[in-house]
Amino acid sequence: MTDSPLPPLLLIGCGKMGGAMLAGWLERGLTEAVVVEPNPAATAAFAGRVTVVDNPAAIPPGFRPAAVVLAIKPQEAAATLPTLAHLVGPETAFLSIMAGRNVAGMRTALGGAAAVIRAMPNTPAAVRQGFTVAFPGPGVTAAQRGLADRLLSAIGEVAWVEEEGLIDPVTAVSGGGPAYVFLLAEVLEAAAIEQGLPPDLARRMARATVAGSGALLAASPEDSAQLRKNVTSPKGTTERALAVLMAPEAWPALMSKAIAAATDRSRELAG
Ligand SMILES: NC(=O)C1=CN([C@@H]2O[C@H](COP(=O)(O)OP(=O)(O)OC[C@H]3O[C@@H](n4cnc5c(N)ncnc54)[C@H](OP(=O)(O)O)[C@@H]3O)[C@@H](O)[C@H]2O)C=CC1
Ligand SMILES: O=C(O)[C@@H]1CCC=N1
Repeated sequence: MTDSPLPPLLLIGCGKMGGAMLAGWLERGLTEAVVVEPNPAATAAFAGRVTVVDNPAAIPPGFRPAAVVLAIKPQEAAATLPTLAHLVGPETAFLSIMAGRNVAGMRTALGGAAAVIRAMPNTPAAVRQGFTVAFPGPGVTAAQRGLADRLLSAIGEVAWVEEEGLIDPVTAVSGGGPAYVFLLAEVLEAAAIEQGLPPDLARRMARATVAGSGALLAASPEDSAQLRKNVTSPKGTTERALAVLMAPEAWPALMSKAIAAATDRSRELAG
């Protein structure tokens, strides 16, 4: 069975995440979209394929999207959402990927009755390997949830939760997670240089090691702990490194503290 074509969409904010999602939807056959984005460089790659306007007042009158996707920074929400209130209606779902902003706050800013889905994707969306967790707010119909699922599936895997509070730790773990992995590549490269390896080789090694390990993790049925054990020869070199990294005050404690800090920040951005 083939999917029906994607319905008309309105994208608010076409930066790193909005642009990655739009590219995924165009690959899935999106034919009608209006994009609100003040920065012309951000939409250059989509020229001729979507209608671009630089502010909500310029959205073509009469344009009735099936979904309005909110991909602006959380700090822009208070000023921008009220300008979209005229689009609220039974035919239109709002899909937000803004960190922290909660459904109740968005509904209030939109005038009270909007069907709002709150989702948290991540940047591997740019290569269609993202992971998104979504929460359906009050009044979201099965069809609107189905549309959101299709839109988010265009950029990777999707999971749904029925408790909105879970989106805050999701934001900390998978939303921000790619940054921690890229930091690993950075510090691995720096440590390699410290041990005398040429910078170019250090860079290639660090990138390939992180990327190759991710590909192995994705392809293997084994869990991550077993894949780690597969590298760790008894009385070998990796064992020495892991004794440092896995000390209780090292990575286990640091990661727990980091995720708690990011979760708290997501809660602070509520409203
Ligand atoms: N980056 C990430 O890893 C993730 C981000 N998110 C969430 O996605 C959202 C966007 O993040 P990200 O893509 O990184 O940010 P970006 O800054 O890359 O994108 C936001 C875009 O929106 C534009 N913009 C600013 N004001 C408006 C407005 N009023 N109307 C329309 N567009 C506007 C910005 O233009 P200009 O640059 O000129 O201000 C920019 O191009 C955030 O809410 C973030 O929390 C969610 C998951 C992961
Ligand atoms: O750092 C942030 O706030 C956003 C949300 C998750 C990833 N980037």
